[in-house]
Amino acid sequence: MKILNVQQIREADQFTIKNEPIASIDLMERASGQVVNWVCKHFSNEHEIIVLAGSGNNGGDGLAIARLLSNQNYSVKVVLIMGESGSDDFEQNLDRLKSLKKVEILNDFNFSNSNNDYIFIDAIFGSGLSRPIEGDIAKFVQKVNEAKGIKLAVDIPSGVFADEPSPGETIFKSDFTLSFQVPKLAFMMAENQQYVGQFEILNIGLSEEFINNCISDYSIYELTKELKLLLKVDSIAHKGIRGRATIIAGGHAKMGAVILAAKGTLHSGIGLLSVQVCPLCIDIIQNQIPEALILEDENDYVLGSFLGYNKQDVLVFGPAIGFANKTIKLLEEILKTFKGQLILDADAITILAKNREMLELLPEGTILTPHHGEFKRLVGNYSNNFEALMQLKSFCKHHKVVVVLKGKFTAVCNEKGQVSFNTTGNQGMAKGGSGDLLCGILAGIAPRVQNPFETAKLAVYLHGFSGDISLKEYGENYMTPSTMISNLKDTFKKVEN
Ligand SMILES: NC(=O)C1=CN([C@@H]2O[C@H](COP(=O)(O)OP(=O)(O)OC[C@H]3O[C@@H](n4cnc5c(N)ncnc54)[C@H](OP(=O)(O)O)[C@@H]3O)[C@@H](O)[C@H]2O)[C@@H](O)CC1
Ligand SMILES: Nc1ncnc2c1ncn2[C@@H]1O[C@H](COP(=O)(O)OP(=O)(O)O)[C@@H](O)[C@H]1O
Ligand SMILES: [K+]
Repeated sequence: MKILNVQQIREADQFTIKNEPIASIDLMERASGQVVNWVCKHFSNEHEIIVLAGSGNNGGDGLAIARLLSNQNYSVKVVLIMGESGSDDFEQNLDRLKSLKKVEILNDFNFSNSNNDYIFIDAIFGSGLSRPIEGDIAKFVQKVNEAKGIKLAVDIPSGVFADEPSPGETIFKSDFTLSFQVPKLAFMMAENQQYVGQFEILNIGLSEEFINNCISDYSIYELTKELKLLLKVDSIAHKGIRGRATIIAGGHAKMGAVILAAKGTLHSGIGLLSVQVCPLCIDIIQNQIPEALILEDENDYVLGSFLGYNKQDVLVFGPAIGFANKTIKLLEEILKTFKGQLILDADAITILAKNREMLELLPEGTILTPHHGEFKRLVGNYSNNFEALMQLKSFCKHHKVVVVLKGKFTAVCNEKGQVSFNTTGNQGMAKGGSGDLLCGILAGIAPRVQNPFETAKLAVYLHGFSGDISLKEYGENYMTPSTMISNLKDTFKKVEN
């Protein structure tokens, strides 16, 4: 699903009005109708509806929504935040609402009586927001934020800028944001979560032709039939064609990371899995993962032996591996010689950040999987996710690599600076070991997907999906990377069918 900027959305709007053709007021009616359908589906008419309307087209939507909900027998009040004059479609909808004579139109609202059954619909500002909210409007928004009730934003929460950081101190805090046609980039920024809540994209019939022709670096990942087919195992398959993966991670007393990654790889369909281990740790792997072949390192406590990996399709290097000189040398050797798909995580990323000349050795198409702390070591500090995004794009373009920047809405970026956001996954995954499992899944599917960007997007999706199943089954506290491994079963079943 493509993410478009405000300018592109306006153009799509105008194109649709001209070419469908449809009058602007009727497009507003269609958009408002979709919001009303959503509300009717999710909330009964026992809820009291308070529509907060600005004077632009977002306010116009609000007034149409008020009328349509009233027609569905909801009790509705409208608060005109900025008076009675506004955009043409706003004024026309105000006339329609007044002639309905069923909806009380107020200039202010007494919040003291509000309770949890109230639904506040924010139609104050939409994509036309041009500056932070201040003065009386800010005071009003603060009162709504403090009031009891369900909060719902039309198109975008008032005060959130769609394409850039939102500098204002006062921003509407929604439980749900019902956005028109395409998601906004701001929804993908973790700092906006508190305002956006859960977002839903409503199809309002803007021209698909126009949207398909829009150029955008940003999209939300969606599983397609073609992607599912990539994971299909041929009925005459043998282990060789399902790929060979080696995991080089952990070290003495740090075997957890290896085990989680290795299980992830095995359960994601790899044909042959090898694990490089210190001699003292061989028993642990053989007990835990009997399927794994052992590559014995000659060092007792750290991993540092170059064992030649030329038969391997994919190599994971880094989780909990530490920073011993021998380990750094091993990574250097691998960067210089390995021809398959390389996946670098955790300590490998920190090694690159501290030994910057090694960054120039990164083979094209390497997948790096930093969380924000690790990514900042690579590119320097940033203060919001929009800045992080710019750094992400320039890093990937410069080094011709794929970076998986992990967090809420993990961003996967390729060497062209195209960014795909993932929407599976949840807060229960914020536990040590989640990232190790992701490395494992990446390695498990890479040989069959055969393209680093597609591999990364799909692995992140599957990882989050198993996290979502774990959340349902075990809850956000109990779930662990290990429960996610067992839930890979349902994840793959779902994808396979
Ligand atoms: N595109 C589509 O496909 C469709 C779009 N639709 C709807 O249209 C919405 C966009 O409408 P819109 O362009 O009229 O902008 P909107 O946000 O309502 O208000 C702008 C007004 O507010 C003012 N203003 C701005 N910031 C301010 C501030 N901080 N404090 C005070 N004032 C401020 C600004 O003033 P100005 O910046 O010009 O000084 C201007 O007067 C969109 O979100 C969606 O809901 C649907 O109906 C159908 C299909
Ligand atoms: N709040 C969250 N919502 C969604 N996904 C999350 C959240 N917190 C963490 N995750 C996911 O969990 C994983 C954590 O990875 P990482 O920090 O590397 O863990 P570790 O190194 O301890 O294994 C990432 O894939 C990240 O996207
Ligand atoms: K709004």
